[in-house]
Amino acid sequence: MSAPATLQQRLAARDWAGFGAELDRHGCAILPGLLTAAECRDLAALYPQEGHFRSHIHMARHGFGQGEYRYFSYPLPDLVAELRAGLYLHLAAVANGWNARMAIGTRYPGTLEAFLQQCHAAGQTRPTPLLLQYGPGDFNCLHQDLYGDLAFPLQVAFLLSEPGRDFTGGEFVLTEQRPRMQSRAEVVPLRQGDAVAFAVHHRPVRGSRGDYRVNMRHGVSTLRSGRRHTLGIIFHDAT
Ligand SMILES: O=C(O)CCC(=O)C(=O)O
Ligand SMILES: [Fe+2]
Repeated sequence: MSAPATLQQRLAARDWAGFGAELDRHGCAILPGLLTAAECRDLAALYPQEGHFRSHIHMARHGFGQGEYRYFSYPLPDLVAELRAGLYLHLAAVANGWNARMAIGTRYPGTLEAFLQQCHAAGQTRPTPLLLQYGPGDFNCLHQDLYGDLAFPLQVAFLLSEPGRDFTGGEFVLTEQRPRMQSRAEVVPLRQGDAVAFAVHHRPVRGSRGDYRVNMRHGVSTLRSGRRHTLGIIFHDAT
């Protein structure tokens, strides 16, 4: 058997133009099977190892939902750091295209390292990648992961558990609030190892009179049974 592809090879093999077009059309796009089942298991197994994390949030205490999550501390585990830097390379062009269409002046540098230097200079120094854990009855309220003035407009979530086998319910949900119109919901069907990229806050939508801006939120519907883990990759650091 040939050696499994490295993460760099797996990322390089993707159709990034098609992915960018999907993000432009829908505000979200799936990267199927980016992580192996073993990588998903290994990442989820980090959850109880407190040494990897800077903080532990119980969502119910903050009115965020029910369930818990932990923000990684620096240095990030190798796989998390590689995913964050590797995905950024491909998402920066989409982010810059969105800002141009929304008449927002900010442009993002070509590498995560350069973007994080900007965050750190602005006082946003705390790492934001996180692991989430849900049990029966848990859910994640619709929200936006903004942690300061600097915000990269896209983020990525990886489903680490297998629907149907490890848990039921617990669907990833996006809503889109359109100006002077009612909101639209989208359920994103994910399998273990899939990633979904989506808008953190705003995205441009093409209308008959040019682009307009919609307000996006994401969350997770109630888990009916089992246990669900997710890896969240947010590119901006937090104050
Ligand atoms: O558990 C999920 O699928 C949602 C995770 C989330 O809110 C995030 O990655 O920012
Ligand atoms: Fe989130």
